[in-house]
Amino acid sequence: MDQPNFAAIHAVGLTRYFESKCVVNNLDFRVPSGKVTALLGLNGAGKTTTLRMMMGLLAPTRGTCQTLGVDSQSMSPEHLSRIGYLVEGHYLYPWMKVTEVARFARDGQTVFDDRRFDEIVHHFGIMTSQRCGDLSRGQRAGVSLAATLAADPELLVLDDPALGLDPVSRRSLNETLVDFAAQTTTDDRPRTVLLSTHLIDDVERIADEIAVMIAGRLLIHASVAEFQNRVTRYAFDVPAESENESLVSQMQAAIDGLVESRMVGKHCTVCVADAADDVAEQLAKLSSGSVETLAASLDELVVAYLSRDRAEHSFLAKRNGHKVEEMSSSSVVTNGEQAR
Ligand SMILES: Nc1ncnc2c1ncn2[C@@H]1O[C@H](COP(=O)(O)OP(=O)(O)OP(=O)(O)O)[C@@H](O)[C@H]1O
Repeated sequence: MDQPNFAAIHAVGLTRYFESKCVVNNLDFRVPSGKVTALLGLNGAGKTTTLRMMMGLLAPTRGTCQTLGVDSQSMSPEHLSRIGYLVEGHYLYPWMKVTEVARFARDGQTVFDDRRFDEIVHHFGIMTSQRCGDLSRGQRAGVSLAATLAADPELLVLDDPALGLDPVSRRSLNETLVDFAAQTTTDDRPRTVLLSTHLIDDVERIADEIAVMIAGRLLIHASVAEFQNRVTRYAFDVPAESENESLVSQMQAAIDGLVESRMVGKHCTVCVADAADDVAEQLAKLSSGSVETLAASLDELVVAYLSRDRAEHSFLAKRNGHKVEEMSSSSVVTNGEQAR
């Protein structure tokens, strides 16, 4: 049995260049066993490249990654059979019937649960007699997911699985993932899910933890609840006579942990991480008015980070009392996990 704090994936200094461009930059990342972790980031942030290195499909330029305790670059077929990896796009042979997909997927797997395959396929409203070429994008996602989950993976890695799916297919996908992650494997190991996505609303429903990549670096890794608890939004009206730009500069100088400030006309909202007790007071002084503390959704908070105007602020590094010169994941992912 695994230790409770085992990291299902443990990347250390993972770095990848394409020619002279650094796409993944010195990533330290522990994906905790038994949890659902969502990897977020704008287009081109380096999520797919990271996942491909974790799956042993791409060699890192520097750094290492242990995937289920083995170097990702030297995983045996037996080890790989403990891992399910679903790539973007859900490619299936159009001429295959859904039953043939199951037969094809079963080949070479030590375990293949036909009942699970059928249940998931039905959950997506698909008949097994249908040809893949006749399926919608959401249904193709369902078949791909069914074939992957039927092999009973201990670690499931999904690259943007909800890309282009309608709300009903997305709900089926989310329900299937939550249900799958809640069960242990047939040999009683906890299941781990790592998925990259742009759909932050879904993340709130299915993920225990979020990790945010910006320009190849890991900026945040925290539980969803902790992230929400530690970032606060404030709103206030700016006096007509004050200059927006000068107010923003003053806030940047005065407010420690400022993630983002947005002015729409004379209305300002700001996001602050690990806000000091007197932030509302400071903002009130700067704006010479009253300041409201807002309840913010995960979506609003993550988007604030993704579009933030102070790139040097790193979320959890501050908690540990470190002065952060540039974003670094090394002090971010703690949570007490130990690599096996
Ligand atoms: N094989 C490659 N050769 C050259 N550049 C590449 C290659 N693969 C990816 N890149 C570049 O690396 C950067 C990161 O790409 P990646 O696909 O990892 O980002 P992503 O975060 O998954 O993006 P998205 O959310 O759009 O899927 C992009 O600028 C991309 O063009």
